[in-house]
Amino acid sequence: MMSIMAPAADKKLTGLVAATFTPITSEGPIFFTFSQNSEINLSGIGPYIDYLKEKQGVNKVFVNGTTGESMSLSVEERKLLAEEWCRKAKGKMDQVIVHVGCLSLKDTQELAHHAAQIEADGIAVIAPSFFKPSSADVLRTFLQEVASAAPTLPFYYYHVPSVTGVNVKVRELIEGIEKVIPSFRGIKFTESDLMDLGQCISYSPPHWSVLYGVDEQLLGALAMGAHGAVGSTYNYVGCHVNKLISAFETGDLVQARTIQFKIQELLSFAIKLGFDVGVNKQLMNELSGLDLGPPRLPVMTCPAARALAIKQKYDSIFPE
Ligand SMILES: CC(=O)N[C@H](C=O)[C@@H](O)[C@H](O)[C@H](O)CO
Ligand SMILES: CC(=O)C(=O)O
Repeated sequence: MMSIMAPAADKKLTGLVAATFTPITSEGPIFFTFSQNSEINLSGIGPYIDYLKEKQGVNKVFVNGTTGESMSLSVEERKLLAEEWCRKAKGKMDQVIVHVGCLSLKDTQELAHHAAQIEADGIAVIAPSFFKPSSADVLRTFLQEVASAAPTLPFYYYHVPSVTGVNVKVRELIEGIEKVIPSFRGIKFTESDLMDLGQCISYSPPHWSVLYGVDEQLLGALAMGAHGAVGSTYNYVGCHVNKLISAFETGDLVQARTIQFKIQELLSFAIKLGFDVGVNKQLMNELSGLDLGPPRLPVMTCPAARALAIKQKYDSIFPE
């Protein structure tokens, strides 16, 4: 059995991290775009890990996040998923980060404690978004309460104001944070504010990681000093973005831009068609050949033609 006290691997999180989709059963009647049956499908996780490793060269995952529809899952479902991701990733993935944020502090603490029990490599937490923290100080206190339920696990704040509506400057939030959260190890920064990003990076001690989450403009964040990236599109453009990062690291900005511009072309095409988690998930099904099923309501199942049109765009941008 796994023990709660097992020391968590505390290696700096860098490079590409795929924010995973949650496999859901696609059985049962589907009327129009409404799935009538929506159960998590744990058997989809093993093949998904093999695909990321072999086809995308991605060895790190961020599970039960936005892309994984965590806020539409029950606490019990999130535990089962996190456990299966950790079990199947053993010996295959370098790191599994489990997002544990919920609207309720109690549920968040329960998931944080569970992540330690299953020996996840770290936890991430979004700001609660129904009752929102009124200031950076309040948010820091909320995060401190969560971290205290899993004090041995590397802890990351997941900044995603477009979804949470919580617009605190991250630089303000992290002021002195290690004094109250000794396990604090960094930020997953999903916002286009490169000024706040830069200030976070310049404030960060060497053992923290600042990971960028707007896939459309990763290169700008790398120039600012981001240590890596967490994103939904790395599920299917990870192999190309690995090349973007290598080109950036060797100083080949022409090549890095060429790849970034291709990704921008793909995503601007997708965004014009309406690019939500449902479309993204169906695009992943089409590109990977995996069957991750439909999303769960209120996210709608993507009409097949829409995902196919984006897949065709992908094939024209990235031929072979
Ligand atoms: C709001 C959101 O979920 N952002 C994702 C990661 O944080 C990104 O990976 C986007 O899905 C991606 O940049 C496409 O817009
Ligand atoms: C992109 C990301 O980090 C998420 O889906 O949570």
